[in-house]
Amino acid sequence: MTFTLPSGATVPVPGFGTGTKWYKSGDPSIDRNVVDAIVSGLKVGYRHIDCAEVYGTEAETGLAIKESGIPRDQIFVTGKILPKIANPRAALEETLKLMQLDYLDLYLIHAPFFDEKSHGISIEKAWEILSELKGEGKIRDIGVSNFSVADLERLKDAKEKVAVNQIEFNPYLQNQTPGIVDYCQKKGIILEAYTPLGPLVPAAKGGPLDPVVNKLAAKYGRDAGQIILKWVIQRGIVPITTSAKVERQKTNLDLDAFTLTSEEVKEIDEAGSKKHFRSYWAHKYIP
Ligand SMILES: NC(=O)C1=CN([C@@H]2O[C@H](COP(=O)(O)OP(=O)(O)OC[C@H]3O[C@@H](n4cnc5c(N)ncnc54)[C@H](O)[C@@H]3O)[C@@H](O)[C@H]2O)C=CC1
Ligand SMILES: O=CCc1c[nH]c2ccccc12
Repeated sequence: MTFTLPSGATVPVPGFGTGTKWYKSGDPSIDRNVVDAIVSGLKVGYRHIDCAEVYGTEAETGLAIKESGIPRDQIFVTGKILPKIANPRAALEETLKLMQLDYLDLYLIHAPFFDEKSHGISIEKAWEILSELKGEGKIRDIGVSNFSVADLERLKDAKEKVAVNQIEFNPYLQNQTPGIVDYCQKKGIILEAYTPLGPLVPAAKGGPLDPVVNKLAAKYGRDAGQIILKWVIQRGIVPITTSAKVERQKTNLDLDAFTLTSEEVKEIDEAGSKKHFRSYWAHKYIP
């Protein structure tokens, strides 16, 4: 399955995240462990790095890209803006400087939880400025993250189309907000799934998904993570995972040699629908 953006660029699947485990916002020192983990990810074959201003890992990401020796144009780099949304041009310049890059492949508004009052800018105005930056060639595609249908509707008449909406998505959270997957897929907005392996964390284990995933893992000779990631891809969504462990980096990437049947995809849909599990932003959304 390929995922093509309005610029014509293809999104490599899965993406390699630099948030969650390594979040160190406000600390400018270089974390060598993070650089090494990203270099390892690139060396085992990831070509899509997901970063954000708020993670504090932009410098590590840039350094890892340099150290990997992989040409810049072979790596798809995503950045995200927030909280420095009041001045998107300055935020992007800082991000590019920290990453030692002259363009981003994808730049996302990290969340819709801001307005004129809280951050000095509206979603519509921020989008207009991101569109200008895209026109100047500093960003290849622009998108959003954590947006609901109502948030996306605010941009429906904008000149630049929303290319991507990155949301939390897993079998226990098939609708981050009501109707979001159908809406994005009908409008041609590429969905990316963060925390796709949420059902495997101890807080979510023991639910109705486990027997289905374990059965399919045995059938295909794969692990539970691979089954869930393949399900995400077959639902037409780009998964993004994070791991410092080279073995897990490899297994999470090794998804091409098997395909779930449409009945198996449905079986995961149905088992997953019996439980709700969300890792992020629970206070912002109705369950
Ligand atoms: N746009 C947004 O608001 C957000 C974006 N992100 C991005 O998405 C990336 C991925 O997010 P994660 O939460 O790290 O997703 P993930 O799905 O890789 O990890 C979720 C949990 O599953 C565990 N795990 C991973 N592989 C496993 C396996 N094979 N078996 C058992 N457990 C496993 C991890 O240790 C982690 O606790 C982040 O690094 C960041 O780049 C993450 C959170 C929010
Ligand atoms: O990407 C991870 C979620 C996250 C953690 N802190 C912030 C601040 C602003 C937007 C998203 C996030």
